[in-house]
Amino acid sequence: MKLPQTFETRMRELLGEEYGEYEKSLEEKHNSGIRLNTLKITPEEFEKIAPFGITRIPWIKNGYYYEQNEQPARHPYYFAGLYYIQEPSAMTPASLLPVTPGDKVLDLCAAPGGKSTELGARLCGKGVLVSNDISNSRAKALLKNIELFGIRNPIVVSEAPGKLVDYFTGYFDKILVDAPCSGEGMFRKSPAIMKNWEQYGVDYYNKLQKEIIVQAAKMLKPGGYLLYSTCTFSPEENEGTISYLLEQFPEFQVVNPLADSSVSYEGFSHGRPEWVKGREELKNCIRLWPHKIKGEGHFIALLRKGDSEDTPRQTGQPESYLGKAKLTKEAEEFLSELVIPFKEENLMVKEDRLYLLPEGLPSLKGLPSLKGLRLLRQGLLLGEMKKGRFEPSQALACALYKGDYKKTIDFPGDSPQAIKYLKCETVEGKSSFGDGYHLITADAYSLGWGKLTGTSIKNKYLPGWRWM
Ligand SMILES: C[S@@+](CC[C@H](N)C(=O)[O-])C[C@H]1O[C@@H](n2cnc3c(N)ncnc32)[C@H](O)[C@@H]1O
Repeated sequence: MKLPQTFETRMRELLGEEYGEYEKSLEEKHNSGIRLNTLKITPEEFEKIAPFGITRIPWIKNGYYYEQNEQPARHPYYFAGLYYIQEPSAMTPASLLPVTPGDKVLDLCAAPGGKSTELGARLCGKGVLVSNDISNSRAKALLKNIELFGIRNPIVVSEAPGKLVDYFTGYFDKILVDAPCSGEGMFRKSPAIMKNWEQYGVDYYNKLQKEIIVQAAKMLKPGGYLLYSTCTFSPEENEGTISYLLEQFPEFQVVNPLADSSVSYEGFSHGRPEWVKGREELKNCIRLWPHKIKGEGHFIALLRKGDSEDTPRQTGQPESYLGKAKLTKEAEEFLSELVIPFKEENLMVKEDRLYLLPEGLPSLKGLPSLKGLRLLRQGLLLGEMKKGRFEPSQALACALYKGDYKKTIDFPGDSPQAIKYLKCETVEGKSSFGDGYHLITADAYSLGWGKLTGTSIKNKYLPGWRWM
């Protein structure tokens, strides 16, 4: 592979004797993987039904390699949100942020959602996941992936990090910053990235990374964890950014993220403080190299915030988001059949759309509490109240996990009917519940809604998501 000359010279200097192995690895095939959605399926369950050949990724509990001739995006299980297609080393950052259900989590550079979907799955619907990306178009792809995964407690926003600080100072328990970077770890998978590298270079991204990480630091609670990651190798963008953060915020400490000994971390390398004349604690950072693991390469730093002077904002919750809006009779009937546990005071109506909000949102600027932010989604969209009827949303269908809803019409996962349904065509089906809305499932995993009349199912699958 022909590398940019300045990059090659630099890597030779940095890697010394190891450079030959690194260079050789670039001639090998890149690795492809899927990461399971643990909200919907366990690794043991998936291994029994996997429709293509998979092998476990040693350091990711719910991650698998698949062969490059497979097409995992062309199976109803993909449309059921059972897995996310992701480069194996890119699975590592979210797996090493110690998220527990109930946490308030921020993913600051989140699109298209490769890390947010895992963080959301680990929250198990409890707490809040705020997923942000400065690019509005990329944030739309992020929203789709969050909804497809069936995450019940999301806020999806598209803002500059500095603006979020006005709302969320000292608010989050855990923050992930998967920073924009020069992408040196992507050269093998997408050689076109080399052009971008030559055009912008390391310094452009490093400046951006420093700006972003400083804003992230302000939004973290004392005692909270911040995970910083990139898919590049340059010392400036990695240990360099972390050194900068440690200088600006002395209350931060770099900690060792590999506390979980049940997973094999063979092939992981430590951070290189000597490359930036930085502190010894930078050794706790992790470097993934394509010549040491079956993955493209990544950098990861986990930091803990100690005590600080920041005063967290008041994070009370308004009594009821419903305000003066009333639920229609049809919406009430539909909600009475839902198994999702929720409190009525967390329901919100906006322009006839009904949302279920995560608990514990900051109440800062009156109702709705996040007014002024470019929000793509606030909570789980349940459906729309139209004259005389309630239309459940695609997001709600995805957030109903196996066995969660009674009125279903199930097709075998590999059947033509499942694919016809996903192509938005009319399909035939039967139900003991009579006519009306049914959840259409593939091997009991939800795909979307259909309205049954006799034996004909009117297709309610979201047209923009259809199988092409
Ligand atoms: C490495 S990508 C994120 C990938 C994502 N975490 C995933 O796993 O799917 C970096 C993202 O940062 C976003 N970005 C660039 N500048 C930003 C900024 N100043 N604030 C927030 N996000 C930014 C880009 O739009 C891009 O989507």
